[in-house]
Amino acid sequence: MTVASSSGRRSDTLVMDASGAGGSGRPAAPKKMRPPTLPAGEYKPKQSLGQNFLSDQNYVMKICSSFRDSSVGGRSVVELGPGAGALTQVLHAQYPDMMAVDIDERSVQFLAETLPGLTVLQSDVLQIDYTQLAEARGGQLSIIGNLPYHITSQILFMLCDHYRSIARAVVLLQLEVAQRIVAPPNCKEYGILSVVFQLYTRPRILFKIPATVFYPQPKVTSALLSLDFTGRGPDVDRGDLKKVLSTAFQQRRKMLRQSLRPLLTEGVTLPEKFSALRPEQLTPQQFVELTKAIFGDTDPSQRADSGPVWRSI
Ligand SMILES: C[S@@+](CC[C@H](N)C(=O)[O-])C[C@H]1O[C@@H](n2cnc3c(N)ncnc32)[C@H](O)[C@@H]1O
Repeated sequence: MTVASSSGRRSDTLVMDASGAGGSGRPAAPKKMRPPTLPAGEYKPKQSLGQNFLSDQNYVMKICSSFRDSSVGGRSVVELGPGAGALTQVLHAQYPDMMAVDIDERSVQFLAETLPGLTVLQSDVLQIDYTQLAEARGGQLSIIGNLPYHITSQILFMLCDHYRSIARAVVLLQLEVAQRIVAPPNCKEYGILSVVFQLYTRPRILFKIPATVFYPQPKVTSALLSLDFTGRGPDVDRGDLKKVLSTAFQQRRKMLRQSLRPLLTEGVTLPEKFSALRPEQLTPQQFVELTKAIFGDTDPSQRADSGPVWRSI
C-alpha cells in the first residue's frame, strides 16, 4: 500500500455536463465542484484496469444521493476505485474522513493534488482485509464504488467473506450481473450469485445507467446496486454450501438427485422433496437446508467463519 503524494498537474475537462442534479434529497454539490475530469497528458484510461470513468455530473449526483452513511465524518466510508475522483469529490465534501483505494498510482497522485485531506491508498482492493480495515476505522464499513467490471463478482464475493464488517455496499456494475444478483428462483438469471447475495444481503437495483455517461463507453448497460448486509450469514458451513451450489449449478438442467450424486457419501440420501427439482427451483434458504441434509448440521462454533470462501467462486 502506498499513501498518496503530490505533484501539481493540471486537469482538462473530459465531458462538460456540470448542470448538477437539483432535486430534493440529494447531497449539496461542493462549492468548487468540477465536472468529471481526467488529468491532462498521460492519464489515459487503461482497459486492463476496467477504467470507464463517469463523465456526467447528473449521474454522479444521483449516485451519491443514493448512498448514506452516519459514521462521524464518514470514517466508515470506503470508495473502491475512485479513479479521477468523479464520485470522490462529491462524497468527500459530505464525508471528509472517508477513504479511497485505487490500484493505479496516477489516480492516487491526482486525488492527492485535487482533494487534499482525502485519505487515499494505492492498493489492490482484492488484497484488503476488510475486517481489519473496519476495526481500524471504528465500525462496519459503507462501501461505494464504480467497480472495475472484470473483477466485480470477486470484489462482491469478498465482501461476503467479511460480512460482519460491512454495513452496506452501493456499487455500479454491469446490469446483467445486477439482475443475476437480485433474481428470484425459477428464472434463467437465478444462480449462484442470487443465492449467495440473497443469503447475506438485501439486494436492490436502484436504477439503470446508460453506457453514454462513461468515458470510454463500455459495451454494456450498467446499474446501481444496493446491498444491505443483514449482519447474518447462512446458518451452515460456508465451504459445504459452496460445494453444493457449484455442483448443482454446474448442471443446472439436471435434477438434483443426479447432479448432486458425487457429494453423497454412503448412507446419505437427498430429502425426497428436493430430489426431483432443478437447482433454479430452490430458494436460497432451501439450499442451506439441503446442505445440512448432505453434510450434517455442523456446530456453529466449529465452523471456519473467517477467511476467503466465496471469493474464489
Ligand atoms: C470503472 S473505473 C471508476 C473510476 C471512477 N470511480 C469513476 O467513476 O469515474 C474503476 C477504477 O478501479 C480501479 N481499479 C481497477 N482494478 C483495481 C484493483 N484491483 N484494486 C483497486 N482499484 C482498481 C481503476 O484504476 C479505476 O480507477
